[in-house]
Amino acid sequence: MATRLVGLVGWRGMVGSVLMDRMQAENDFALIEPVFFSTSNVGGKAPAQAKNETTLQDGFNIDALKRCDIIITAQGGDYTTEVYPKLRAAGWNGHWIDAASTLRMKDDAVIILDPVNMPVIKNSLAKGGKNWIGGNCTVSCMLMGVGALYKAGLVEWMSTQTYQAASGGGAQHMRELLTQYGTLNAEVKALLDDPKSAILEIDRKVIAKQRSLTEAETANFGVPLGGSLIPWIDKDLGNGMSKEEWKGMAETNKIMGMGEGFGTPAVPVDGFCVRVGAMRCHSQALTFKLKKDVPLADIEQMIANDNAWVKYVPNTREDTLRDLTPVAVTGTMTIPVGRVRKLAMGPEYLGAFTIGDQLLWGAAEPLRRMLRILLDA
Ligand SMILES: NC(=O)C1=CN([C@@H]2O[C@H](COP(=O)(O)OP(=O)(O)OC[C@H]3O[C@@H](n4cnc5c(N)ncnc54)[C@H](OP(=O)(O)O)[C@@H]3O)[C@@H](O)[C@H]2O)C=CC1
Ligand SMILES: N[C@@H](CC(=O)OP(=O)(O)O)C(=O)O
Repeated sequence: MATRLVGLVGWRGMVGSVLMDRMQAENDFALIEPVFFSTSNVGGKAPAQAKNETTLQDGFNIDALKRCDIIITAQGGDYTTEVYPKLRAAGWNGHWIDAASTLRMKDDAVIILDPVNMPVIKNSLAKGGKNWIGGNCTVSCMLMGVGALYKAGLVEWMSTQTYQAASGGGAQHMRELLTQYGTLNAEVKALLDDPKSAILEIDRKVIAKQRSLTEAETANFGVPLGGSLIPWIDKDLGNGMSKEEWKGMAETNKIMGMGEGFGTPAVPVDGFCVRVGAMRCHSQALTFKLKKDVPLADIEQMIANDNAWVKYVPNTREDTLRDLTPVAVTGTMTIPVGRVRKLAMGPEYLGAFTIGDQLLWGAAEPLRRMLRILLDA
């Protein structure tokens, strides 16, 4: 088969850069003829991975996009909204792989997370599916960790309490968080340097500074995040739920091929999504009501053996501190699952804690793996 022309849009953004790194590391470029697109530097020089197509093409030029067999975009939802319908209307019949949420819940789109839902992907491929959309980062990281329990049909319901990193908002949010940390540190540096200074004096100065941060210093998050947290992520749906919380149930069920559209009852998933001052790892505490009492040792085996990236962390203080923190996980493909134990509510109630790098499994990795699936098909 001729080498496939693969258009890359959004390759220099934060998600796109992680995607490029992973594609490079896995030698994906050897298998494709990449065409790099830009929305700001048309005609500029394509990155080093370019082969024959060394000039940046216009990301809004439908004719240029139409040449591609496959398009991978991490350019964002506004771009998808503007370009995707025009491209299909122009008769393009290629594969669209997208990090943005825009098309996720469309009937003709599959949410891609192949270590978890390969059967759903294969089924759609066999029926001529062309739209492959990366899942919400929180949901994807969660299912990479505990998908085994869903695959086994054991989950009656699940509640999530998330601890989501600044990177989920984008690069500017990460910068804002670090700037706030720096501002707070500078405010009390002299007192910190003096071991005899009063901690309550330090605390008073920190809260006064947090409360007086300027609009510019909180432009992205809206309120201080450094030394605080924000229990609301994404839009207000007007029914007491944030959109990030809504995605938990909607996307988990769609990824697993359950619920409306699949002819099976949906598994209820609900909880609270909270932004914390971590950089790029989303963490979450999970409470499961299982359909039956399964011995803990069996649950451990199921989770540990589910895929090559999940890492079962024994429920000890030492193991938890070493392996189950955002600092330990950042930049790795590992999805640790720990703190697994039966809860006081009864033998069907299970607790677990899991973490994932939201730019890797949460965004970039499922996209490049879908490319490989298409190239192998
Ligand atoms: N951030 C996240 O955690 C997640 C994001 N996503 C999706 O991915 C999309 C992209 O997110 P993200 O990568 O964070 O967005 P970025 O803002 O980092 O990048 C998006 C685009 O902005 C343009 N851009 C403008 N200035 C710069 C600059 N200084 N450096 C790099 N790029 C620049 C680039 O387009 P050009 O080269 O054409 O100028 C780039 O492709 C999101 O909108 C979302 O839909 C999905 C999952 C998680
Ligand atoms: N909403 C996520 C990031 C994200 O991009 O989500 P989605 O892909 O569902 O829009 C967060 O803020 O942590």
